[in-house]
Amino acid sequence: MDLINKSILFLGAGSAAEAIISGIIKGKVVSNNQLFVTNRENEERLSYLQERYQVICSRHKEELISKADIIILAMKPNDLEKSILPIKALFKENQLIISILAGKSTDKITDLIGLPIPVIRAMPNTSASIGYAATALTKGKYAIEQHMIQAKQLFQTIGMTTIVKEDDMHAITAISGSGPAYIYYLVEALEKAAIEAGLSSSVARELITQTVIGAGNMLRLSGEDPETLRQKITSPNGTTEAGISILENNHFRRIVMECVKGAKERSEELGNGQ
Ligand SMILES: NC(=O)C1=CN([C@@H]2O[C@H](COP(=O)(O)OP(=O)(O)OC[C@H]3O[C@@H](n4cnc5c(N)ncnc54)[C@H](OP(=O)(O)O)[C@@H]3O)[C@@H](O)[C@H]2O)C=CC1
Ligand SMILES: O=C(O)[C@@H]1CCC=N1
Repeated sequence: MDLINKSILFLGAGSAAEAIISGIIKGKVVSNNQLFVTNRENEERLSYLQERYQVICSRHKEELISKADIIILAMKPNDLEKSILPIKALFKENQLIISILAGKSTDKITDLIGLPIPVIRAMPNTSASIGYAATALTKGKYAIEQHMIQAKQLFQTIGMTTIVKEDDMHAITAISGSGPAYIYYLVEALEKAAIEAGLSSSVARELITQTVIGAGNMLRLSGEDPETLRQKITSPNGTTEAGISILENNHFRRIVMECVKGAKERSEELGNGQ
């Protein structure tokens, strides 16, 4: 079961779909004319995606679904039912459904479609657009190993993949699905602080971006854990110690724990249709 010659349909054309489409095209495993995209009503968005990525965009769901080997669900979790119910009769058991929706279980999707159709649940992130996604994958009850191999192949074109238990998906959504946003939020705060400390925004942006890239690569390539890496920077009575003591006094770790807990709970709520 190779991806070559497989037609892949995106039901949903928002930022997550675009990040994945962009990454898949750069990965060159699947060609543009194997990628179909549709959405609810936003024609302008489809025209943009068609022009930018040369993918096939259309509002004719019936035709697109009948041609698709793999259908990627990429609408908001709370739009799942409204999206699927009117078109459920179009799905076939030999198609593979891949859902990237936060919170929604594979059982929920199978039940909605009402067929013993294979479903793989994936949680990627927007770094997919440059081939740096971290994607967790889990299979539903009708998916077999071959479906997982296919999903893995697809998501490996946009970054790294890992296979997990479905129970872990809420936590993963809170960590690596939402994770890039936490990093960007930190960078926004660092930039603001840099400007307040007298740097120009361009110098601040350049230095902070490289600092984040450097730290990420150190985590991956140095073989050392984050605590050791941090300690190597923290000279006794130096600047880092002064900065980190303020993070500690303001309960930075506790705030991060609460952030992840809040995101995980929201994923659970979305799963329950809240
Ligand atoms: N953004 C992210 O970083 C990540 C998001 N996800 C998941 O991806 C999903 C999409 O998120 P995101 O891209 O941010 O959301 P967006 O709001 O950007 O996009 C949602 C898309 O779904 C479309 N849609 C709505 N109803 C239907 C329908 N009935 N049929 C087909 N398409 C429909 C919308 O179309 P229209 O504009 O016409 O209404 C829109 O294109 C979510 O479930 C989210 O949990 C997962 C990982 C990361
Ligand atoms: O914010 C969200 O709900 C989605 C899921 C993971 C990232 N974005």
